[in-house]
Amino acid sequence: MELERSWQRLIGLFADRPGRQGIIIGDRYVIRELLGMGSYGLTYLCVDQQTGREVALKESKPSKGRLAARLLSREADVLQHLHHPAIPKLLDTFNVRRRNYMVTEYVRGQTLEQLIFEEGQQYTERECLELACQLLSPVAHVHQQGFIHGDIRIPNVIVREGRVHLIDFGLARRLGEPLLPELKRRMKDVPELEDEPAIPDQDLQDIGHFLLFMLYSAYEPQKGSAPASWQEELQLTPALHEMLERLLGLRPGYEGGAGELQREMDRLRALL
Ligand SMILES: Nc1ncnc2c1ncn2[C@@H]1O[C@H](COP(=O)(O)OP(=O)(O)OP(=O)(O)O)[C@@H](O)[C@H]1O
Repeated sequence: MELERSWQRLIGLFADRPGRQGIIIGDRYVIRELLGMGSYGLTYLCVDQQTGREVALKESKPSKGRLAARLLSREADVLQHLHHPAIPKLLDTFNVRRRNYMVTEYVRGQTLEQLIFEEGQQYTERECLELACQLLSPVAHVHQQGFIHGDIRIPNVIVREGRVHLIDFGLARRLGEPLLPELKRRMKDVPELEDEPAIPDQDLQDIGHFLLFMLYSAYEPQKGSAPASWQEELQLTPALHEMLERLLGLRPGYEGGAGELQREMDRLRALL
């Protein structure tokens, strides 16, 4: 049994080996570099030979077969409904030898994860609110179109010239839709809430966690101090503290959804 599993892993590694620079996919997209390899897909930076433009090309992972192909076409289906300057446009979909491909605009920038953990960026309360407020514009659009993003986290937000862009719609679903078993498997930890039919509040709660991550970028622990709660460690302006508690479900939330939250953030930014 163990031998069979190791053998399957080896075959998987071979099947999923990334395409090399210069290889042409779908008779049109020339690989420049591999951007990342997730559980179900490989993402490349490519140049579109027809337009000369840089694009992001996502390929379903061959070792994950039909499931990966299905998840990628779900993601493309969602993107097809979205038209917002802070969300990469869907440009093309095709399949070659049982692999699905999805092509979107490429956003040349850095994810907030890279900015914080690789560049050592630190964000003030005001800057955190500014970025979160920007992020609420594409999030509100996703909700208006009848979906939730379902995975708002710092690696899925790219900053280019001070403007944020929301990527990775692999866990997006229609409002009211329960989490598909295959999506559940894609998630490492499924909080209980995620078992519920999709509601906008799930994205707002993620924005609460997103804000906490951003605020912690500037946190310097005192020497020898024991770890404490964020409420104790971060020493936030009271109105921001309250906003976070509302987002994280520790107080009544924002019934008016992303729009109400955006107005509240704007008001708060003016005070800081
Ligand atoms: N449109 C884009 N523009 C620029 N970079 C992108 C774009 N889409 C994806 N990337 C980058 O490609 C990498 C993988 O992308 P993505 O998160 O969509 O793939 P994934 O397979 O869902 O990954 P994971 O399982 O880690 O979430 C990430 O580093 C991301 O920053």
